[in-house]
Amino acid sequence: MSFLTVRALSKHYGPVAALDDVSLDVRQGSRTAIVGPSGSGKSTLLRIIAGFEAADAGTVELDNATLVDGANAVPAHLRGIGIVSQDGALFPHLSIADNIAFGLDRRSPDRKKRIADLMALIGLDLAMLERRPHQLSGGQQQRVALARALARQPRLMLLDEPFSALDTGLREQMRQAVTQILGDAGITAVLVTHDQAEALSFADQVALMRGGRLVQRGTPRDVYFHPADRETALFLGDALILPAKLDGGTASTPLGCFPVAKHEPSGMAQILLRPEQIQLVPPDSGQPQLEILHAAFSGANWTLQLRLIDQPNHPPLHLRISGVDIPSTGSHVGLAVKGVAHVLEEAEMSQQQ
Ligand SMILES: Nc1ncnc2c1ncn2[C@@H]1O[C@H](COP(=O)(O)OP(=O)(O)OP(=O)(O)O)[C@@H](O)[C@H]1O
Repeated sequence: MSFLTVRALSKHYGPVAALDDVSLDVRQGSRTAIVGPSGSGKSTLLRIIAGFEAADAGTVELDNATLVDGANAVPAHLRGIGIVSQDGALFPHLSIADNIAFGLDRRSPDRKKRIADLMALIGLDLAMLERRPHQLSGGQQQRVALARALARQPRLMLLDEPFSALDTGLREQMRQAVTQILGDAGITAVLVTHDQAEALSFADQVALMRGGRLVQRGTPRDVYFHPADRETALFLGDALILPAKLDGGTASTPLGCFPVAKHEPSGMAQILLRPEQIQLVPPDSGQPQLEILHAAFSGANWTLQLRLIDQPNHPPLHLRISGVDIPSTGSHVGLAVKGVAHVLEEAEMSQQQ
């Protein structure tokens, strides 16, 4: 059953449709990531749910109570919703203790204990309580922002790119910590991010936005391996997209024959392969041969530029794969595929990446 229910939400800024008929269901205790390119409407959706922005039309319900019905809206401070933004937005003139306590009742006898409990929850030393925000690192400040939002015991936590100002290592660490904290507290969370890896690893539901519309939602595996269209596929990660002739569960492509789901109808289509499905194999495997034109090393991955040997007019292919033993430039290789290739809906016959 849906805990947060968004129905037919629309919002225009002059001629710009920031949100166009967006509907979304979020289960209680779950984590949803709203992902999409810049300007796709993610923050507008979050701000309307939070109560910082008015909708033109549509409804938002939380736990069966109506928060938004067209232009009628419950004020933000009465919604029981916590929000953590990109910069944490801590009060610079207040100590860490006072920042966290901002959401607590001043007269509450267990105020000190609540602050200490929240500090323990976010993994910060009590010695930091008297510091000001600028005396903490970026990651520590984000933890305090989370504690301040948790202090109000929100029914729903909205996270608006909360990790984007942090560097890669810390970002991963914070994401895991926040996921754990929210999970332990059983708080329903909605994260807005333009980082697809963050969305896929944080959420149990991913909602993909483009041009003010919600174009797909599903589990991380669903949206990644079965994207609704080419744009979604490429937004969510690297992909090799190839023209194919489908017949009886096999796709014949310029790179060879690969399996697709048996129920796929015969005919011309485009298929999608994720890099993790692709293996370089020795060139005598019966598949078309490729020549490695260039191999660029970038740590965990290699980006290969490949040429189809018996199709000189075919544009070069780009493939990012991991591995320690990449054949050298000039070598000939074949491709093998693990699992099935995904068939994209569009019939358009353009080529790769
Ligand atoms: N206050 C505003 N006035 C006018 N236009 C706005 C306003 N807020 C947002 N927009 C426009 O609405 C569209 C959606 O913006 P929004 O901030 O929701 O996108 P976003 O997906 O969150 O982008 P980003 O990832 O860059 O933050 C954009 O075209 C943006 O320019």
